[in-house]
Amino acid sequence: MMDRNGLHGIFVPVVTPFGSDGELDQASYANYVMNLLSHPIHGLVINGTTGESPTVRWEEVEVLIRITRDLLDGLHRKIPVIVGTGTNDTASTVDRTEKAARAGADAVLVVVPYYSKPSQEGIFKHFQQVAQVGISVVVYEIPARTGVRLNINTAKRIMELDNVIGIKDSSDHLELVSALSHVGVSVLCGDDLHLHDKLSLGAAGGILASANINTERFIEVYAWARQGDLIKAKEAFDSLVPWIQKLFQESNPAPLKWLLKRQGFISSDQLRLPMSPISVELEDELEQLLSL
Ligand SMILES: O=C(O)C1=N[C@H](C(=O)O)C[C@H](O)C1
Repeated sequence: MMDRNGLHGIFVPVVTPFGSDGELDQASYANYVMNLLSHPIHGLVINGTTGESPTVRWEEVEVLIRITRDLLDGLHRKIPVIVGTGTNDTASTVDRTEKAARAGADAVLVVVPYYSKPSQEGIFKHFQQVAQVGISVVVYEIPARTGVRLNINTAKRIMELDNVIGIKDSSDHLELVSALSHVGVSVLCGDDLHLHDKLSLGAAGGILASANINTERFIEVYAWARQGDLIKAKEAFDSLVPWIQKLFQESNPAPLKWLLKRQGFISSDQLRLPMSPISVELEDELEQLLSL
């Protein structure tokens, strides 16, 4: 079980590699995660947005958890593994959360229920039921994808629930981090371009797709901010901005998968529909960035 103190630093949300047949590519996944673990990252997130959670089957998530656990055990490395279990159906989210706990997750990442547009009270009750499972819960606010926004008061109520240890804030505004980090809540930035802003306002770190690339530079940004040197943190962060912009120019994780394949970490940049490969224009722009 993780507690609030464990929820800090740079967490890398992993992609789910598929072969050209569209099936889970376990060998690529192991190779790619081994490389991530060569960096001093603070944690991993399986089956997040970057992991294409909408199209990954639960049995596949359990395979990813097992491979990740085996790699960590083999390296005698102890970093938290957070697993995405959120759906827009409370009962199925509770079921996945129970399964993730049994499969070896340290915490679960639970997205604000999307599509249905629940009331704030409905959102609160969703998290109340999930928190009763007993495993640590990280709330995931990403209004651009869910179509619903978590109000600050609702967020504060959810943060008071037993087992809720913090929030991943992928909103593109600063209100949530300002309101929550000042009352001792661990807020992880999930909106890569706002990393420096959110660290400056007290965020405890980030869950950042773009930290799959230039991983150590992201850790440097976090370390400077934690030491209170926001100028050094900004200098390091500025060098990451062109990468972040390109990685989000088309829907995450398509550009990231293309880059990971280009760098030899995974064997294919295959996505599952409706996600589709990046444009030829973006491929050229990424090649240019790689050549600098
Ligand atoms: O998978 C994640 O976790 C993240 N998802 C966000 C998104 O794809 O919109 C971005 C963030 O970097 C991490």
